[in-house]
Amino acid sequence: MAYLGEEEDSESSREFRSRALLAKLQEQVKARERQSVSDRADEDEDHQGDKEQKKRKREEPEMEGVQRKTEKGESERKTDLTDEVASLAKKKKKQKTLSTENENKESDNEKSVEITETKSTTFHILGGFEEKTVQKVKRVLPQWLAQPDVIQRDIKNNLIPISEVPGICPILLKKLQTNGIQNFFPVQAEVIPAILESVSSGLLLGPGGYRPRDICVSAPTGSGKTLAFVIPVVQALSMRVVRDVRALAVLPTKELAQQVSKVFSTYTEGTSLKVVMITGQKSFGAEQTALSEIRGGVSHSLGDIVVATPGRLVDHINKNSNFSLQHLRFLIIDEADRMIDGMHQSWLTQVTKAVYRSPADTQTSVFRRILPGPITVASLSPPQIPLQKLLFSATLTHNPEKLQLLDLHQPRLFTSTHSRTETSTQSQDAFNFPQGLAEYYVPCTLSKKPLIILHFLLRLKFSPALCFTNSREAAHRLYLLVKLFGGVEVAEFSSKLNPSERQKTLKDFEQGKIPLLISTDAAARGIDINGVKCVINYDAPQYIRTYIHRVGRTARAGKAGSAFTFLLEVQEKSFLQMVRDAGSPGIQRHFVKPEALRSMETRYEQTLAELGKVVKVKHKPT
Ligand SMILES: Nc1ncnc2c1ncn2[C@@H]1O[C@H](COP(=O)(O)OP(=O)(O)OP(=O)(O)O)[C@@H](O)[C@H]1O
Repeated sequence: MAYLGEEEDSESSREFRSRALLAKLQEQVKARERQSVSDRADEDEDHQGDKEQKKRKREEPEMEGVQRKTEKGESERKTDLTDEVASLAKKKKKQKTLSTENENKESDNEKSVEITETKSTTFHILGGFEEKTVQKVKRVLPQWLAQPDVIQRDIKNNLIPISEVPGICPILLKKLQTNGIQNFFPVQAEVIPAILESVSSGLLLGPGGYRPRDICVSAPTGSGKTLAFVIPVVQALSMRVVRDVRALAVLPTKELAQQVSKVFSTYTEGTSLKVVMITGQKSFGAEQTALSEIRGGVSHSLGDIVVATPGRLVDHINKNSNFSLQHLRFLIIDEADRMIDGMHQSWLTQVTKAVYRSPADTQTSVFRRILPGPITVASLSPPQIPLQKLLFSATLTHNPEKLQLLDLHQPRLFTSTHSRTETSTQSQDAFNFPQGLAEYYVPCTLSKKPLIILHFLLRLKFSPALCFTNSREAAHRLYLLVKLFGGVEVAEFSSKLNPSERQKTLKDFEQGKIPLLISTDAAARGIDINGVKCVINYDAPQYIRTYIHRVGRTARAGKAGSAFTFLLEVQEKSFLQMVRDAGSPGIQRHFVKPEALRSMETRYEQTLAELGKVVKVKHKPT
């Protein structure tokens, strides 16, 4: 923008511009004075004086200015900085005049300027310092974000028999049935054919010889996104001849990687495809051994599909010379919004480098890969294995600047949040909530929170319940308190536990051995625990995405579930606003009467005293 150049101007040129601006504005003021004199003369001559005409006349000095300016020669205009500055001032003023919201206010301002001007003969008030209401900038999304493929949110009423979704091979259909899947959920029915279509010309070529489009999927928690990529990727890779890493799924945590790895293993079972997980759960050496072996002095991949966490993935790219991504065809980024936020780890740059790293012997090979640029005849010849990115999230950002970080190629978006985001004037993204979710907020005080949890579990039998706190310490304190109170089996889940303890805890909770699991946000995202009836936000989450993922641990796969958020009085307004802005269908008030808690109060007081002793013993210096 030319205007930005001003910052780089020299001191003298700036001074010159200021003087020119001052001169021009003075000239305008004089013109206005002349105009008001002629207006009065006009009024004497012509007594019609209807509102429209007066308004036009008020605008006339500006119009005249424009006319005068157009009469000037082109060369004169180029050199005349005064005009340039004045035209900027005029543009600003014109915007001001056009603003309907401020029309009255502005005319008042103009009047007051005129009054001051007539009173003062020694100086002019130039104006332009008053506060203006600027019209909100409307967000204009790129077409792929503004016009996505829409996915139905209602799972139950939009089930599609698996045999009706085109392109799925009989072996996979059989496996799906064996795993109890007769129907596809809407996201699967839409996304599976789209990914399969991109490999319709084989793994080496995109459709029509072009690079396939990247795919982004934004669908509610528990809507079945995992199978939406597992099925087409497994089917596409089953055509491969030589084993190499052709699919890489990146997830933010070990637990999620394990979960996805398990689904891949289920659907590759009985085929020659192998899944390898690299998350740091095993030693680096053990992962190296699982990834590749040396035969005849040459390294051979032992995995077709690698499921990884970003940190460990980067370690292997940098330190394991036998780990190659040069044949990578699919890069799956699950929990994509979280992975974008974690981009400071630069894992994607490292992956891209590893994919397009060309050792000397591949220079003449058909498998040579160069970082794709604009599509030209030359760039299409010789063809190279395309890398296709598949992004999944329940809270995928619609912020083009953030998505830009992923360097997507002609992306195609599948989403169930279409109507709201397109028309939304809010800066915040709106998301869709699972159909079967009932949201409640519970007004409470700090001291009553533990009692309400006990009331929910012991009296109302809200279990299995997953309860979230905002810190490890809070989770631990609440865990101790509930345990000491007695009457309900409870466990805690946080990064304090080692991976195998975490796994066991989740298993016990899923099997119903523990009706109440108190967790940090370690279990908020992606974790698929069957049968969670109720989510309790003991501490209200700070961010909407955290809320959506937490409450999404219930009401999964089209089932019903409830989410309760404990709110202190000071939190109510802003929290409810945040949830509404995010597109919640409605959060209801659930008030717990003080009488309902009274019978537990004596025992609760005793428990608090016991807890004090336990905590003291724990913190006693040894
Ligand atoms: N077609 C289907 N029929 C029956 N159950 C299904 C089907 N597809 C997925 N599921 C089950 O639905 C549950 C949720 O699926 P999944 O974990 O893939 O959801 P998600 O969309 O990835 O959720 P999140 O955003 O929370 O990670 C899983 O238990 C899965 O086994």
